Amino acid sequence: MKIKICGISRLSDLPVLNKVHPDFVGFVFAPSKRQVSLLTATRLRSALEASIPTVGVFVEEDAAFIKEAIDEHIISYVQLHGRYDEEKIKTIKSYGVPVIQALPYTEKEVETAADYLLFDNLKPGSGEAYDYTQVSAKKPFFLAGGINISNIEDALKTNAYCIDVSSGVETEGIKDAIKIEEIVRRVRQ
Ligand SMILES: O=C(O)c1ccccc1NCC(=O)[C@H](O)[C@H](O)COP(=O)(O)O
Repeated sequence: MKIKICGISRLSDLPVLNKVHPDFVGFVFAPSKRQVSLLTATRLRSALEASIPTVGVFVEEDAAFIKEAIDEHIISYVQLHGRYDEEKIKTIKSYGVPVIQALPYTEKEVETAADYLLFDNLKPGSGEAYDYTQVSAKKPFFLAGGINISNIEDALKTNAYCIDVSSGVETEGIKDAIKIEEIVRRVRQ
């Protein structure tokens, strides 16, 4: 199973990421305590090892803004939260990147042009856990929402393509290098 570390916003988080090499790193462009600007994300992308793919996280963002982040080579995957919009998914795919459609875990798998689904908490990025074992889908999916080292075993029992962690690798709202290293190693055991 793969692992994505989401909500990276500080250059000081990069040494541990370059060391443990998660499968994906996420930048949140939506309003959030983890929100980054295009300029900050450009700096983070430059300091991150080139072979680690970056995911841009957006909530009902204009396609033009998303295209800018792709064209500037800041992100190579697009994660869409909020209202489901098939036309927008097709438009973003035409920019040449895979699209991840986020859904609340309470929803059933949808027919979608997106390449991946992402099942999340009702409040994305809140760190609140739920029963991961009830989630399954035919399409490859990311599993997100309150995953941490204490409940990772349940997440690993699912058929998720990738585990997605943000709050669970933070201490007092700041990314914690020890927690990042610990959870990446556990997923790869
Ligand atoms: O992380 C945020 O603050 C956020 C805000 C708005 C939309 C999406 C957001 N995060 C998306 C993610 O991929 C998170 O990593 C995922 O929801 C898991 O978060 P957590 O429950 O904190 O582990």
